[in-house]
Amino acid sequence: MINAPLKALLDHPDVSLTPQSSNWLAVTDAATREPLAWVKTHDATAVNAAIARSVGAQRRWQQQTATARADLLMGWYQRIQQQQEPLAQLLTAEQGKPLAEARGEIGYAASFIRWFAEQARRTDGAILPSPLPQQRLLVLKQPVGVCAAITPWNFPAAMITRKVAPALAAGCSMLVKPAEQTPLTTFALATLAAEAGLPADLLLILCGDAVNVGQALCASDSVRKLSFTGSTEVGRLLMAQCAPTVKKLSLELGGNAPVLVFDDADLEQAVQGIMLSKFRNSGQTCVCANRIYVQSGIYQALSERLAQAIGELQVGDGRQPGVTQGPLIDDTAVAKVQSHIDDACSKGATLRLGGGRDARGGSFFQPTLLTHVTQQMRVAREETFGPLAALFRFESEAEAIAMANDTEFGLAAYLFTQNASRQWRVSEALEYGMVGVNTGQISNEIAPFGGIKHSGLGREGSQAGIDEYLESKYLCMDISSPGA
Ligand SMILES: NC(=O)C1=CN([C@@H]2O[C@H](COP(=O)(O)OP(=O)(O)OC[C@H]3O[C@@H](n4cnc5c(N)ncnc54)[C@H](OP(=O)(O)O)[C@@H]3O)[C@@H](O)[C@H]2O)C=CC1
Ligand SMILES: O=C(O)CCCC(=O)O
Repeated sequence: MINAPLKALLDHPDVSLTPQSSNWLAVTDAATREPLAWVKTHDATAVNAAIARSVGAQRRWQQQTATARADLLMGWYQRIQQQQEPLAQLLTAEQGKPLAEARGEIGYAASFIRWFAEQARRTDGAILPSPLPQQRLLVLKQPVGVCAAITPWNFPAAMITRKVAPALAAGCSMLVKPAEQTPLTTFALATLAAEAGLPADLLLILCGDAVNVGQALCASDSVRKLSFTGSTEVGRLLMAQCAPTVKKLSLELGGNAPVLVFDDADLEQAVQGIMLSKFRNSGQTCVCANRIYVQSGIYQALSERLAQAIGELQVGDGRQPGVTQGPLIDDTAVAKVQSHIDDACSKGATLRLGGGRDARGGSFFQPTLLTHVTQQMRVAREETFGPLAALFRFESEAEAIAMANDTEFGLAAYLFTQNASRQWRVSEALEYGMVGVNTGQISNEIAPFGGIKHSGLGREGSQAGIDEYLESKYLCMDISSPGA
C-alpha cells in the first residue's frame, strides 16, 4: 500500500513500515483495514522530554525575524503543493475520504500555511494616545511560547496546519498529538516542513495513549497554550486539566448544524448546498448539516429532489473512481449513526433511503434520508457525524429559529431563502459562530472559523487565528526625566 513517494514522506524515526513491538501503534487502511504502518508511542516521560526540546526550539525561533519565519513557512507551503498527490493518497488510505476530497483537503491545509506566512509580517503592535503628558503607551505583540495541539481524525492535514501555521508564524513552537487513526499525514507534513528548512524540534509529534499524553501536556507549565479540535466531552475535560496551569485555550468542539430552507428558497441551490454540507467526508465534519428544517410549502419538493441526489452518491473505497462516500472512521461511528436512525424510526420518522451498514461491510454506511423527524429524536440533540440527512418540518420563521437555536451547540448554521430581509433577520437571530446564506460551503483560510456555546472558544484561520498565538505586552514609558 505504501509506494515509493509515500515511503519518502514517512521517513521519520517514529514511523515504521514493518511490525513493531507493543509500544508502537498500528495504523490501518480505513477501507481495507490492512495495516499501513506503525508509529512510536510516547509515555509521560517522553512527552516531558519533548516539551524540554520544544522550549529550546521556541527560544531560538522567536529570535528570527518575521520575514525569515514567513519565508520558511512559504517553502513548506510550496512543498505541500508539489506533493499534493502522494499526500492525498496517504490521507485517503488512513482516513478513508474519497481521493478528490483528500486532494481538496491538502490544498485547504496548504492554504493555512500560505495565509499565516503572509500574516507573520502583520502582527503589528500599537502606540496609544496617553492620558498623561509625561507618559508614552505602547503595545508589543509577542509569541505565547510553547504550544500544543490535539487534533481529530476527520481532517488529518487541515487540522494540523490550521493550528501549526499560525503558531509558527507568531514565533511559537508546537507539539502535536494527532488522532490515533490518522497520524501518518502529520508525519508526512512534518517531513516536508523539515525539508523546507524549519528548525528541528519546532514541530514535534507525540503519538500514544490520549489520556497520558493529554495529561502530561496540560500539566506542564512550559506549555502555555493548548489548541484542541474534537468532541465537546473531551474539550471540557481538557479545559479542566488546563486550569491549574492557566493555559490559553482554543477549543473547536462538536456542532449540531441546522439548515433552514424557506418556501422562497431556490430549490436547486438548497439541494446543492445541503448535499455539500451534509455529505462532505461522509457527514463526518463538525460543520456538516445535522438538522434540515424545511418549510411546509417546499417540504415535499425538497425531499423528492434530495432523495434523488442522495441516491446518486456512490459508496466505496475512496481510491476508486466515482466514489463519493468513503467508509466511516470506525465501528463506533457506525453504531452512533445507526442508533440515531433506529431511535428516529422508533419515534415515527420515515426512512426514505439507506438506513444501515453498506453491503461492503467494514464501516461503509449507506447514505440515508429520514423525513418527518422531530425535536424529540436523538438526531435533534446530538451530533450524528455520519451520512444521515434528517428532515424536519416547520411553518413560520420564528418557529424555525427557535428550533435551530434549541441546542447547546453553536458552531455553524445555514439558511436558504431568496428574501434579502429574511437573510439578515435570520442570520442575526441564529446563535452560531458561522452562518452560510444560500451556500453549504463556508470554510476557507481567510474567514474566522469557530463556535459559541458548547462548540468552543476562539477562532482559527483569519487574522484572529494568529492573534490566538500572540500576547499583548503593554509598555508604559515615563519620558519626563531630562536625562544625561
Ligand atoms: N469538532 C470536530 O471536528 C470533531 C468532532 N468530533 C465529535 O466527537 C465524536 C467522537 O469522536 P472522537 O474521535 O472520539 O473524538 P475525541 O474528542 O475523542 O478525539 C479527538 C482527539 O482528542 C484525543 N483525545 C481523546 N480523549 C482524550 C483525552 N482524555 N485527553 C486528551 N486527548 C484526548 C483523541 O486522541 P485518540 O485519537 O488517540 O483517542 C483525538 O486526538 C464524533 O462522533 C463527533 O461527534 C470528533 C472529531 C472531530
Ligand atoms: O472540525 C472539523 O470538522 C474540521 C473542520 C472542517 C472545516 O474546516 O470545514
